[in-house]
Amino acid sequence: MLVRVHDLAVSRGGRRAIEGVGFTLSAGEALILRGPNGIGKTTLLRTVAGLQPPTQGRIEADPDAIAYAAHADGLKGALSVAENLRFWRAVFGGPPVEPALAAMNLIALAERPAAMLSAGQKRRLGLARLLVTGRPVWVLDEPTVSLDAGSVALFAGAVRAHLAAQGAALIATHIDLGLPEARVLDLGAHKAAATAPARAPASFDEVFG
Ligand SMILES: Nc1ncnc2c1ncn2[C@@H]1O[C@H](COP(=O)(O)OP(=O)(O)OP(=O)(O)O)[C@@H](O)[C@H]1O
Repeated sequence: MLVRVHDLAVSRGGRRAIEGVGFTLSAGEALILRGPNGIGKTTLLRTVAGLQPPTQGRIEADPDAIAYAAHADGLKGALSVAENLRFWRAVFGGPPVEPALAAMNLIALAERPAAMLSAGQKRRLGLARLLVTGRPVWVLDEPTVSLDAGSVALFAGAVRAHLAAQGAALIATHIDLGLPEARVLDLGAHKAAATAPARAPASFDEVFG
């Protein structure tokens, strides 16, 4: 078992968003999180990735097993595509960058500074980063935003290869990724009952951060 989540509740801006969430993720498995805007998918993923504490419940996972890819791609604009991947590979100690470049169709763009990439190309580089982390659990927040249909298919192929190599993936998405083997967890059923804020409203910075 790579991830076990038990009776989890998460909060954002001092308000409980979702509660009573439980699931497991084993090697070779993908779980897709669905639910309307604002239900708490991002908050749940951040909590599983260890970026914020749970409000209630338990997460059993090795933090060093998780690679988290969020909305912001976190690219270094002055570095080329290949240099970005080499940088992350050096940080994580994962596999070589060439297969990652190939998997996300980035070979022709390898020497281009990341700052000059289109939105979809940046997203492909952000996803190629997952491959050079060498980490088994991918936690992905809307990974296909800005991707064209061909790139969505590339991404689905990369996820499938990752699962075949005993990896796992937890993915929040609104679109059909073309991964029929993935289980689906609808968070709509876990919306927290409305409660008063647990503390003063979030600061301006937090709301827009
Ligand atoms: N920085 C913040 N400060 C205060 N409240 C926040 C903050 N970020 C998100 N929220 C609120 O927390 C709730 C859960 O947000 P979250 O981003 O987890 O939802 P989501 O399901 O990922 O939505 P989407 O599908 O739009 O990406 C929302 O009601 C949102 O308005």
